[in-house]
Amino acid sequence: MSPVAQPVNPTFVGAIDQGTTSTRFIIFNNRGEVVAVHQIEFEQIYPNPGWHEHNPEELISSVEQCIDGAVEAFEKQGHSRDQIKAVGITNQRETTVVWDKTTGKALHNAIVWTDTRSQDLVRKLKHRLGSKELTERCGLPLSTYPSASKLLWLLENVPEVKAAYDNGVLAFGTVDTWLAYKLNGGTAREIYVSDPSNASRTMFMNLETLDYDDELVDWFRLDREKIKLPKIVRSSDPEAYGSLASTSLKGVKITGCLGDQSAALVGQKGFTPGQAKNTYGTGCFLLYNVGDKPVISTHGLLSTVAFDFGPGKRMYALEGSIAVAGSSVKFLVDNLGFIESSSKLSALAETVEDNGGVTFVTAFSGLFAPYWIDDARGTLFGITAYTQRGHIARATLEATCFQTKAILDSMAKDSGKSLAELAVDGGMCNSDLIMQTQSDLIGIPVNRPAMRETTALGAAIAAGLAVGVWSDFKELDDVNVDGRTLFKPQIDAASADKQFERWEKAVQMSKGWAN
Ligand SMILES: Nc1ncnc2c1ncn2[C@@H]1O[C@H](COP(=O)(O)OP(=O)(O)O)[C@@H](O)[C@H]1O
Ligand SMILES: O=P(O)(O)OC[C@H](O)CO
Repeated sequence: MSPVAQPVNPTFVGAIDQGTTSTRFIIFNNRGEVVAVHQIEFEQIYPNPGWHEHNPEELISSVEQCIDGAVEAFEKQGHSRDQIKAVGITNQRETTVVWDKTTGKALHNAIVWTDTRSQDLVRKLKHRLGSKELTERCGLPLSTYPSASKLLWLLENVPEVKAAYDNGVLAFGTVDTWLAYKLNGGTAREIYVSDPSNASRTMFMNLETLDYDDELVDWFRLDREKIKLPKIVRSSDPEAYGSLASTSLKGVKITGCLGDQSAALVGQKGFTPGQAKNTYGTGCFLLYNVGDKPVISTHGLLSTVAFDFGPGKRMYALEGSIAVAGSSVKFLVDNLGFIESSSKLSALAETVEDNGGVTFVTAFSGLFAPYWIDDARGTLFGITAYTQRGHIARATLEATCFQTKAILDSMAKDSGKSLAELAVDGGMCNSDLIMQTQSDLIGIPVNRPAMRETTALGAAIAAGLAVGVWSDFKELDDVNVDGRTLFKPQIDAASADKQFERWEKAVQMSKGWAN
C-alpha cells in the first residue's frame, strides 16, 4: 500500500484543556491526530470538608507552561510554530473566579465546581419565591453545583469581593473567561467573554436566547449596574477571544471555546440529535444531543448548550452529571494509599471476583444526577470481616457505572428513546474492566476511541472551524474513527438489574448524613 501523501505545509491547531486535576496543551494536525502534548497537574486545595479551591494564578501558569512545553516538543519534530493556525480553549465548567477589573488580580481562590460550601445558602434560596421556575429558563437545578451560588457565597463572605462589587470593579467568570482574559494580557486588552456552553452553567443565562436573563440575575439579587457579566459569544469565533499575549505562541488567535463536556461531545463528533457521549474524568458527564431546541428534563437531568457554531449549528444537550468518578480513584490513591497510581485500580479490583457484597456510594459532594441529594456523603455499605481492598476497589469503579445506568434510564424517560451504544472517553475509560462493567450494567455496547483526547480535540475543532482548517462538519468525517474498541454486555439483564437494585437501595440509605 502506498503511503498517504502529506500536504507540503500542513496546518495544526492547539487546544488548551484546563481540567479539574490537570492542564494540557495538545497540538493536533488537520486529521485530528495528536502531534505534541504537555500536561501538568496542579494543586488541589481543600481548606475545609466539602470545600475545593484552585489558585487562579496557578491555572494560568500551568496553561502557559503547557503551551511552551508542547510547542518545544512540536518543534523538535521539525515543525514550525507558525504552522499552528489557531488555539481553542476547553475547561472545567462552573468553577468560579472573581477578580478586580482595574488590577486584573484574582480576589479569591477559584471555587471549584465540586465545592459544597454554599449548601446552606442554597437551602435558603430554595425557599425564595420562584425557585422552582429557574430550571425552565436556565436548565440547571438550584444546587451548589452551578456558579451562581458560589458567586453569592463570595459576595456574602469575602469583604474584598463585596467591596469590588460595591465599587463596580468586580469581574466574575467561569474558567474560560478567566483564561481568555489573562492569556490576552488582562487589563491591557480586557477580553471579557464566555461561550454559551460555559455561560449556561452559571444559572444567569437564558437557554432560549443564549443571553443573560435579567429576571434570573434579579432573582439572585445581583445588580447588573455593579457587576458586568462577560459577553456571551459563539463557541467558534475568529475575533471575539483575542490572541495569546505571551508564551511561545504569542500572537496566535484564540478562536474556539467550549466547556469540557461540550468539547468532548464535539470531539466525539456528536453533531446530530440522538448522539451521546460519556466522559469519565474527575467527574463523569453524559451528554445527549437533543437538537436545536432545549429539552427540560423531568427526571433529574440538566439541560445545557452543547455548542454554538452559529445559525443551524447550535445544539442543546440533556446532561447527566456525576460529581465523583476519577476523583474516587484518586481518593483510593492519595487518601487511603490503596494503590500507587490510578492506572493500578483495575489490577487491584481484579484480585477479587466481585464486590463481595460491598457498595460504595461515592457522594463526596452529595449526589448529582439524577438524584440531586445534597446531604448525602460518601458511604460504604456491606463491609464484613471478609472484605478486602480489592472489593472496595471494585465497589469504587462500579459506583460511576451504576450512576451512569441511572442517568441513562432517566434519559430514556425524558427523550422516549434508548441509546444503542455509548461513546466514551476521559481518564477512567483507560480501564478495560471499568468499560466492561459499564457495558454489563447498561446492556448496550460501550465504544471507546483509540485517541482519547476527545475534549481537547473538540476545542481544536471549534478553533479550527473558525479559521478554515476545517470548513464544515463533513470534513471531519474521517477524524478519530480508527482503532475503536467495542465492549459488549457479557451478563444477562436480570443479574444487572439485581446489582442495580442494591445500588439504588444504598443511594437511599446514604441520604441525610450532612443534614
Ligand atoms: N487506568 C485508570 N483507571 C481508573 N481511573 C483512571 C485511570 N487513568 C486515569 N484515571 C482517573 O481519571 C481521572 C483523570 O481523567 P481526566 O480525563 O484527565 O480528568 P480531568 O479532565 O477531570 O482532569 C483521574 O481522576 C484518575 O484517577
Ligand atoms: O474535570 P472534568 O473533566 O471532570 O469536568 C468537570 C466538569 O466540567 C464540571 O462540570
